[in-house]
Amino acid sequence: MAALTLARLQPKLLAPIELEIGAGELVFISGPSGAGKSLLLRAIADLDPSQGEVLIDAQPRSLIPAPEWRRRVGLLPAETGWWADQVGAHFAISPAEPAQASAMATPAGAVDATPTQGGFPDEVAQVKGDQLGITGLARLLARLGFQSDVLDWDVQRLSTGERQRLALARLLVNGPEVLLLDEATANLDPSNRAQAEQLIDDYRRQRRAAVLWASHDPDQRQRLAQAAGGRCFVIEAGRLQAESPA
Ligand SMILES: Nc1ncnc2c1ncn2[C@@H]1O[C@H](COP(=O)(O)OP(=O)(O)OP(=O)(O)O)[C@@H](O)[C@H]1O
Repeated sequence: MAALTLARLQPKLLAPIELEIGAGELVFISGPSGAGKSLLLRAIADLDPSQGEVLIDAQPRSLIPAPEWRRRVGLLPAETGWWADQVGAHFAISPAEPAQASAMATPAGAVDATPTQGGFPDEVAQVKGDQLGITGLARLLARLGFQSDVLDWDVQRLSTGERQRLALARLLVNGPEVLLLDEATANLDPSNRAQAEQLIDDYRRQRRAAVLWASHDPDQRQRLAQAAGGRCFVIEAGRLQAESPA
């Protein structure tokens, strides 16, 4: 579980921001295209320089090594990055398990896509450091509508929505304490969007992760914030302010 605090954080082009997101809290940000939503998320993730401080559970970012910070504070970018030819190469696999993706393929229907009681922790409980047991990964992929043979696929063939769902899986298997989501479901059809929303919600509640989510979709913001008791902010003229109810 982790809370996220922005203490006069000043990303490029934005006024300093004071914001506290509690452990397990969902906060949306919106704003017109070019308002600075991605800049804010990137500044929190320490991918762009910024002024001010960010704290995770009261620990200042400035005292945490950058790789550790980026593991604990996970960013799902709007445009996902892929650095290897095959999907499976982007997932860290436990050396105790077969390294080849094909060994992870399960017969059609063999993956239990039904969350167990308590759901998500079973999947992340398989994570050892940065490494993941096969069962957990297969179940996570199944919850996003994939069979395990997706790990054998060439990245080149992935549709935009497949990239988005696989990038979400890649983010969650690392077990970040805070989620920064940049248009996490923008390219998904309603059914896949609902699956992704449910997975994110399970993760937030069960891991007590602070979630900061940039979304252009007013219905999504209102629906999910209301269900989770979350808050909505908007960036306008370089300032973050509470979003007025529609
Ligand atoms: N490295 C940079 N240097 C200068 N300006 C930048 C840089 N990166 C982004 N910008 C500009 O900052 C502004 C905010 O960009 P940002 O990507 O945060 O917008 P956004 O709110 O996420 O928009 P969208 O909803 O279209 O994704 C844009 O005008 C963009 O062109």
